[in-house]
Amino acid sequence: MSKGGSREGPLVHSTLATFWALFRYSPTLTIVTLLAIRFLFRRYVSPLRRYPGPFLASGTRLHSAFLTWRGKTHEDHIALHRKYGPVVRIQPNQLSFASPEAARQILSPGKGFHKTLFYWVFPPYGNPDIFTEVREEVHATKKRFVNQPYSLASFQAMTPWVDQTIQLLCDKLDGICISGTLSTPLNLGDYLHYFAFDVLGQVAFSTAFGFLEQGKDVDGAIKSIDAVQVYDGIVGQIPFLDRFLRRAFYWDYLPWVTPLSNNYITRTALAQLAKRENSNTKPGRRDLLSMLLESHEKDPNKFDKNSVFAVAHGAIFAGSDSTASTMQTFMWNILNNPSIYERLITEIFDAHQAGKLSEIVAWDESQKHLPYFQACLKEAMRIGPAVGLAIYRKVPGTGTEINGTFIPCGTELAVNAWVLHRDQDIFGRDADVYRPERWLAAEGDEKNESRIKRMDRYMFQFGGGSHVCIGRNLAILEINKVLPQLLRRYKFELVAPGRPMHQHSSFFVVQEGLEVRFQRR
Ligand code: HEM
Repeated sequence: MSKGGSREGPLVHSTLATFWALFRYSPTLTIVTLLAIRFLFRRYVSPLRRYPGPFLASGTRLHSAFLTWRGKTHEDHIALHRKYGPVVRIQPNQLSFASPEAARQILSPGKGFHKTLFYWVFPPYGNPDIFTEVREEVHATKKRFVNQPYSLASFQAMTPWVDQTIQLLCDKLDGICISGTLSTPLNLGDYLHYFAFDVLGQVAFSTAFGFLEQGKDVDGAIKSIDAVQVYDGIVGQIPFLDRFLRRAFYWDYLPWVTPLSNNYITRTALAQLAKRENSNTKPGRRDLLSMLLESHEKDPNKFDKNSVFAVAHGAIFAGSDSTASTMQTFMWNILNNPSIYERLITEIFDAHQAGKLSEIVAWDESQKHLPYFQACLKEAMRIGPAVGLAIYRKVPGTGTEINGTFIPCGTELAVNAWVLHRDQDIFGRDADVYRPERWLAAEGDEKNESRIKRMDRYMFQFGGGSHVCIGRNLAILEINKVLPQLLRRYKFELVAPGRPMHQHSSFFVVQEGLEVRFQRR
């Protein structure tokens, strides 16, 4: 033992003795003192101490848990960056970046920035899906098996089931509006939500969940998924707590808890899997589940049955609120801007009258013949991306340099698309405004074309790198079909123009209040 060591012995001993005496005198005071010391240590001794941010955030993760609980992180993170600058310390060991260039670096594949334990909190436990898997090598293996089922070609092959769901949505809306007059107020947001869920039911399990058919949130499934998401978002800020909460053996026995396995979506998915396992006949069509089962058969050890279920089931969770939120943002913004709405409707009708749109709009027709629609959609995904919380990665190895400064190994990095998409250098000085025209360039206008290419490079609505949204092909396909279809078929009016939707983000931005009156054109 060194000389220093021999002096430390009595010092440690007397410090412990002091704490023991204090503890015996007042346990509460001792715990408060220890927490205060821990707070001050994190705030002032950490290498991140030079970064600005809220006082509480620098010493405790309860601050970001509180912000997530409030459900306004999409606004709070913008406000934090406007107050403190491009890099903000939002947790003792976490920095948020506002620069789109920094975000590209953090998300780019092969640089070793892996997902943090935030994702570990999201179910299912024991067998994470593509989204929740935090072990990068395992994620890469699983992804090899799911790439083909998730390809654009696979989803295109499922177009008839998307069309069938669009038809069902239109039938429902037709039934609500009386011909020639505007309907009574309808929560269109709910119907877009039901649509997104039913498409996923068809695509993943060849079964509509019945939300549209029944015109309601069957068995409170959507509500309960949103509640699970609130838990994930908040506890994800302090992941170890999950061990004492949802992962604890007593959790499912608590009177106010409905086990996730009892959710209507999960029950339906399990029933479909059981049906496939118990019958020798394959379903008449190839859905996500059957393609994943084919992947499993190729290498049952590397991609087992539990993974098949986790991935197919995970698609519903990852793809429903996200797609619904994007469609709601689009509708709210175009309906709130009469000149944009007019221009969009004119474009759709011109294309329709020129015979360029099928009876149910095809996604490539929409891409080719509706450039203003594409601009409106892109702008909706820019101004109101569906993920309202940050996405998180960890600094690898010996540390890294971002934005010209060194960040130590193990630091968590956060990027929020709501912040990134308001960068005025990339998106223009009016980046806070919904203006689809920023995405348009006249033919041969090279200057504007390269400006648009640059904006495209810095869009993060689907994340980026090796974890870029794997379901984006499906989302883009269905949105490109259903929205022009609705706009061509109905005339919409907001019940309360200018009234913002209520937005709550614990991961996805869940929105309420897209109330419209509408009639058949
Ligand atoms: C407009 C709709 C959608 C948006 C805006 C969206 C957004 C995102 C974002 C931002 C990520 C990255 C999250 C992160 O890195 O932390 C992500 C990942 C993911 N999304 Fe989507 N998503 C959408 C639709 C879908 C759909 C329809 C599906 C499934 C069919 C899906 C499945 C997934 C999966 C599995 C991941 C994890 C990918 C990985 O980590 O490798 N998403 N999504």
